[in-house]
Amino acid sequence: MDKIIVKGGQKLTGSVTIEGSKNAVLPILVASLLPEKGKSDITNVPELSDVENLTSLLKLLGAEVETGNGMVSVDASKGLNHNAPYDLVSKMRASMLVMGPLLGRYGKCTIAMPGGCAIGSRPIEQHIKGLEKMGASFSNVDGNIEGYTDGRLKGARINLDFPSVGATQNLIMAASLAEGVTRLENVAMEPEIEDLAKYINSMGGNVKGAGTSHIVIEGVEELKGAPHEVIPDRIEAGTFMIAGAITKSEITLKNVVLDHLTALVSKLEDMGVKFVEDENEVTIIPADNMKPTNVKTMPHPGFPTDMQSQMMALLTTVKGTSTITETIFENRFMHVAEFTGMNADISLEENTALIKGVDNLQGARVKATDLRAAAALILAGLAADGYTVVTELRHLDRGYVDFHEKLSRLGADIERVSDQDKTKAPVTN
Ligand SMILES: CC(=O)N[C@H]1[C@@H](OP(=O)(O)OP(=O)(O)OC[C@H]2O[C@@H](n3ccc(=O)[nH]c3=O)[C@H](O)[C@@H]2O)O[C@H](CO)[C@@H](O)[C@@H]1O
Ligand SMILES: C=C(OP(=O)(O)O)C(=O)O
Repeated sequence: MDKIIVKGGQKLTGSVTIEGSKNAVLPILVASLLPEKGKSDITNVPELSDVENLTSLLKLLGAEVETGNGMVSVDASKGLNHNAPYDLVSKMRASMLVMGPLLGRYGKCTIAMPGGCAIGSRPIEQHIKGLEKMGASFSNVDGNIEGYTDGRLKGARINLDFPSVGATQNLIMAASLAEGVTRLENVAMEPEIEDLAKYINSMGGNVKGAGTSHIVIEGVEELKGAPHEVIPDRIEAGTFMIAGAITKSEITLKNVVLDHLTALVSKLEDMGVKFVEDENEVTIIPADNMKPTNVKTMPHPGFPTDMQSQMMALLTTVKGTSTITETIFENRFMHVAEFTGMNADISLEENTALIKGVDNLQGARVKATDLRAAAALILAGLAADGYTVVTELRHLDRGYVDFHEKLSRLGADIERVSDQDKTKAPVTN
């Protein structure tokens, strides 16, 4: 098992290039199953374990997939089977999104139940209810969800109970091949939804309003594969913004869309951090005495839950009392116990964390409890006294490309070692 060892206290300097977005590329790769003709060359694809797992699923479903140099080419024109098995679905929730394309194209799908994930129970009733409105029926057979529709799905008017990102994506994909017009209300407005709609439209689809709470999709009979460049990863960018702020270092991020990060940027500005924007680059100018703040996670354009743990890492070092309220996932505070082990002062009251900034975090052995917590603990390690050892890196690898190498190139004292590597001396604080 690998671990990352960080020695805190180094200043960072220089620039880092942000990868293509994990949360945009996963639904886009799933949507590449929609066209009956042509292939899609998807570029700016990050090399992540989630992408590898998803391409394995696409291949298993019968698509021809080639990968290399930041590009994934998918050709689903030779036909697909419609069975997504447990071993792949259980690794990644985004596999649930194949329901929409398979039902849209073939009128049937069999998908293993995804199972609960550590950050919350993550049900999918919004996906199912929406697809039912479009004419699909579902049954649960031996732990699999089987979906079926007689003929094409039919356009429908659907109002989500909550602006679920995954449900919005699933329904857009299904509606793209449905008969007639689908009107989706109270949908997610994340930039990743806009990117999906842009790709579907470039394949000949007709999706209007993505990025707002009301999306109208006019179904077409057929889509044709098309090239698409994935948007930059706003969560990776946000994570490096916090790396600059927590180490009080000026660093530049390249390949960033600042408009996708307004909630985080404005919170950091309130705290005293400054940003200098230049085309698709941004330089973070840290503040010596940051102010505490209050954060509440919300659907986009609110503060992203995927930045909650990284923000918590920063707030543990900011003098005064801050709060973070998590409203999206009911169990996304598992990292609190790990931060506490690093001398952070955090108390929990229901879904709110009360954080009192300490003078010094202490390096400790900690374990990544989910993807963003992995990054957040490494960020805390950059600011802590002594060594921090972070384990359970399979979470980190789902969403960050070469995270320790990028930090190391910025000047952090950080390395990734395998337990098997006996040449490395044990770490003592
Ligand atoms: C691959 C991907 O893009 N993942 C992102 C996506 O996940 P994902 O698409 O799973 O997130 P959703 O927006 O669907 O879920 C948000 C909340 O709604 C609940 N819910 C969702 C669907 C449903 O049918 N019923 C229901 O109750 C979930 O349990 C959760 O509490 O959006 C989340 C919220 O911004 C991000 O944290 C994830 O990084
Ligand atoms: C929660 C996340 O992803 P997923 O929905 O793939 O688990 C995330 O990217 O932080």
